[in-house]
This record gives sequence, structure tokens and C-alpha cells, in this order.
Amino acid sequence: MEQQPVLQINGLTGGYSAKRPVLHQISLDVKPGEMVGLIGLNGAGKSTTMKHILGLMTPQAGEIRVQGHKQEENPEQYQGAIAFVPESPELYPEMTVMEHMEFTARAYGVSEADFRTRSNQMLDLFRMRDKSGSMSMHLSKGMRQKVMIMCAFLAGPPLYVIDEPFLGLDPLGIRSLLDFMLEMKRSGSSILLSSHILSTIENYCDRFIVLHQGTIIAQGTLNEVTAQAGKPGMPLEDAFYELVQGRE
Ligand SMILES: Nc1ncnc2c1ncn2[C@@H]1O[C@H](COP(=O)(O)OP(=O)(O)OP(=O)(O)O)[C@@H](O)[C@H]1O
Repeated sequence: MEQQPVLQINGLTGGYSAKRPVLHQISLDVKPGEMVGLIGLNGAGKSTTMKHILGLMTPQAGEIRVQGHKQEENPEQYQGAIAFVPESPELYPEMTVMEHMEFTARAYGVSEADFRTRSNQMLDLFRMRDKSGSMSMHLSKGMRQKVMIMCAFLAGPPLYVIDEPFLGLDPLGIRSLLDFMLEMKRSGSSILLSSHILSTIENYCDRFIVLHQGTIIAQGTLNEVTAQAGKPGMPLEDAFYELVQGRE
């Protein structure tokens, strides 16, 4: 039997004004244990799609379901099923790394025992142990990004929505994040990830969704997307270039 998708978007049209929608009839699924890459040029609509998924924007048409339910059915349950890593770190300047993690754990109802295990794992993985007592205003940009990522993974929800997480991370941080995302996948979580670093995500995502000017122009596995672009067996970047060039 087909597993119910964790995230299901059907015919989503949306954006910032009803007169000029940014997204046009978007339909996509993310299944349990899947990592799906959302790719597209600047302004293609990746972040806008994510804002709709998070329930921060209301669809003009179509619907979004997380674990089979729309946000309005049970807003608390809907929000609790998603952890979001935004493109740029949004932290409280005077709160320490540990305080951010504690705050997130409380908001998501993480047990004391799980918090201890996961926070320790995260501090080691992202090499942030010696910064755990530092206020976020005293951290570097990459370190602030790591705090956002650590907080999201601490929550352990069914769905992660991750907007361009690699910018600002050092090569070890990128590797740690990718390895950890694979671990989350194996434990059954689903990940929708946007990134411009196609060579990095190429071998990690199960499927890709190519968004262009608010429309999905290709989607599928690496083999399927490269074939749709007429570039079978070529890198994702070549396929992407082929798909979007001339469509401006
Ligand atoms: N707050 C806003 N108000 C009005 N229009 C917006 C707003 N944010 C984004 N847009 C517009 O929506 C469109 C899609 O933007 P979006 O941020 O979703 O793109 P993106 O694919 O995430 O791009 P990037 O790769 O640069 O992050 C763009 O035309 C942009 O100008």
C-alpha cells in the first residue's frame, strides 16, 4: 500500500497579492523518509512555497496537507509537525546557544531525556560545545546558522522544511548537516530542502522539484530530471541549466 505523504500540495496558487500570484498551480508530495530538493533561480518561488507550507501565507487556490490535515483543522498539531530552518538566522541576540535549544525543546514538547541526548549529539556534531554558553550576538554568521539548524533537529518532527541551509557553513558543517539529514531520513523524517548548491544536494536528495517563475517545470529522481532535460546521466546542474535557459 502507498504510504500517505507527509506533505501534500495540490494545485497551490499563492503569493503576496491576489492580483499577482507568485505560485501557479503547484502540486507536489513528500513521502515519509524522503528528502526532496526544491530548486530554482532567485525569485522562482521557493521561499514563498515554504511560507505557504508553514501556514504563514494563505493559498489563493488549492490546498496543503501535512500528515493528511490542513492547517485550519488543527493549527497546533499542524505547526508541531514541521520544523523550519530559514535562509538567514533569526535568533534572540541576548539568549545563549543552550537557551535557544531549551526554548525550542519546550515549544515542541521534547522530553528532558530526549533533550539531553539530542542537544549533546548536536553540540558535538556541529562543533559548538565550547559556544553553548555564548549569547547569539557573539557568534559568527555560520555559527548562528548552526544554532538554527540544531534547534530544528532538536524538535524531531515528521517534516523538516529547510531553506538554503549551506550558505555560511564551513565544509565540515556542510558535511555534518548532510550526514545528519540522512540520519533523520533513515529514522523516517521527511525533508523538503531548497538550495542553489546543486552539486552538493545532487547525491543526497531522493527527488527534485524544479520551480521556474512559480511553476513546476520538472520533477523526479536525478535520472528522471536529467532525462526530462534531455541530459540523461549528466550532473543536475547541467540539467537545470538546460531546463531554465531561454525560459526567462
Ligand atoms: N514579502 C514579499 N512581498 C512581495 N513580493 C515578494 C515578497 N517576497 C518575495 N516576493 C516575490 O515573490 C517572488 C518569489 O520570491 P521567493 O522569495 O519565493 O523566491 P526564491 O525562489 O526563494 O528566491 P531566492 O533563491 O532568491 O531565495 C519574487 O518575484 C519576489 O520578488
